[in-house]
Amino acid sequence: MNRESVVAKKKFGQNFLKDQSVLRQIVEAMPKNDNKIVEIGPGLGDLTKFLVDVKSVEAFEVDTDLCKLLQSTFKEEIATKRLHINCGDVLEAWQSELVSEPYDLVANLPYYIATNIILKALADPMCKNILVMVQLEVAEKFCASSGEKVFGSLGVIAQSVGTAQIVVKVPPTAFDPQPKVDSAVFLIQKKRDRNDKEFEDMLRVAFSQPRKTLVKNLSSKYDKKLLQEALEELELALTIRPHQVNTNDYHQLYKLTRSLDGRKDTRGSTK
Ligand SMILES: C[S@@+](CC[C@H](N)C(=O)[O-])C[C@H]1O[C@@H](n2cnc3c(N)ncnc32)[C@H](O)[C@@H]1O
Repeated sequence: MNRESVVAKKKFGQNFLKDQSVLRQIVEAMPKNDNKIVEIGPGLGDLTKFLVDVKSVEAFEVDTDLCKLLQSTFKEEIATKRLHINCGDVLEAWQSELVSEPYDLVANLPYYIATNIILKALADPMCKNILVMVQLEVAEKFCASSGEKVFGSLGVIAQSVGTAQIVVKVPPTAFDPQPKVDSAVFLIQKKRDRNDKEFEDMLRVAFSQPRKTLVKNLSSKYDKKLLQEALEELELALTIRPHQVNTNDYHQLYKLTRSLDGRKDTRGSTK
């Protein structure tokens, strides 16, 4: 098989990035450090070509046809250990750490599992930075600030582990075949790992009905009166909507709700 005869497989989210200027912008946005690069879904190897020029790359590709093609395209880089290709589903290979040394994830991700991959990378202690192309809507959620309509649990999680910013927005014409949606490359620079499941459970409830008030949403999990006391302590209006609360206040609220939980139990036992 040669690259001209490859037919993109929809089931693997194959939209190959053809625009050379976007490929260059991805490489230019890479944080300068000694970390290894992990690329998920190298596809035809267009981004890989740029990456192996800069650093050594560990790649994960699910499509066995593309794996064979990559193995013949990158014979030399594989022989000199500049590139290692793992053939198979990255999600199956991913235990708590995807590789055993510090790495930056750089990829044009398959959109059908992009959010899942990013959340796993945020929790992976070996992953230090994430520079990925995803659907624009998803990038905007991770990079949103409080007050913006799209600010939700993904934005709070990203801000809790580090900083997130859009690098470049990319139109469908940059790909072959063209996706139906706009895309964007964005960068998360991690300062710590995502590791607080209970905090994220609270966020899920807080944003369960984004147009309702925060109190209304959280009262399905916490005593409403105690919740109101917590909001007053944080000087947050009782009418505040979930997207209007900032990340720091979500962490404060989480601490308070945990202590409130104790008080709720105490109140309950005296009834
Ligand atoms: C959007 S394409 C990007 C291809 C290439 N990096 C580019 O920029 O042109 C996504 C790639 O991810 C691969 N892929 C999809 N699901 C995967 C999975 N579960 N594990 C590893 N690779 C996967 C696809 O086969 C495809 O090569």
